[in-house]
Amino acid sequence: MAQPILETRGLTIQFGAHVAVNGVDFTVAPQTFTSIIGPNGAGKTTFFNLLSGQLRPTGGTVAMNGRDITGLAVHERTRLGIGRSFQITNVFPNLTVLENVRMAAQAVGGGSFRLFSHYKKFKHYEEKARYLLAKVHLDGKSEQIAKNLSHGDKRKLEIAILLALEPKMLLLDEPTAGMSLEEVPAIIEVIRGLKESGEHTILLIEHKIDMVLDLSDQLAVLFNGRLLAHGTPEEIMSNELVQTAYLGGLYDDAVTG
Ligand SMILES: Nc1ncnc2c1ncn2[C@@H]1O[C@H](COP(=O)(O)OP(=O)(O)OP(=O)(O)O)[C@@H](O)[C@H]1O
Repeated sequence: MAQPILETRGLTIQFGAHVAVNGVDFTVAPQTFTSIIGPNGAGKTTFFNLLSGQLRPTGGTVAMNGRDITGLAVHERTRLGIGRSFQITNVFPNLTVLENVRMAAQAVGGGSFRLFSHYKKFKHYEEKARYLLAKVHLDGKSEQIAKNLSHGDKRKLEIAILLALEPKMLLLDEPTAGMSLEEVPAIIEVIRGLKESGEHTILLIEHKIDMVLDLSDQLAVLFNGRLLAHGTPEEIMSNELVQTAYLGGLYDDAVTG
């Protein structure tokens, strides 16, 4: 395959006696959609934290486009194009939807906007924000105050804010978490749109297996911190080790262990 956009070698993090991510060798090809699945406590969010720089590994490396980024801070990885969403929404509640995204675009573009001479730039960022809001299907709600949005719409807003950072790689951590069932299809369509735009490499942590099978080119299964399997959805669904892990007693060990 082409040079991976992301590669981990022996990636490990230990908290006291507990090894939350254990010797993970993992590669992601550019412009692909990979879902990371596994039982609660398997290490999925911790793995994302190691990719985005929120956590430093106790062993192993992370490389992006062949460059070792293991020692880089979160903001440096963001600049290289790693954009990460969280399980909790992270927006300015008292600003409008448009203002939230415009400020993020502005932050990336740099500069302050106190001077009238910057009006043109301000307009540019506002247009960019409107474009991004259309991508997440929030264009009809740009003037609403963010705190008044439904949970599902807040998630869309969070994705628009993330897109303003112009990420090459999107790390989406359970984007449907806490959503009502009726809200789920809309967020799936937003994510499908991002995939079909061909502009991003996407990593998704998600428990909803239908959604994962629908969207993913590749699945990676984490189990007790180890990468149990990595392949196409068909390969993973017919993988005996995966079936045993999910269906057998190992699952309980993972939850309680
Ligand atoms: N900062 C930390 N200190 C100690 N233990 C931690 C820390 N972060 C995570 N862990 C432990 O690492 C393990 C993996 O947690 P993690 O949140 O990555 O799992 P997960 O697969 O994302 O689970 P879920 O699907 O429930 O979100 C858990 O046992 C957790 O308690």
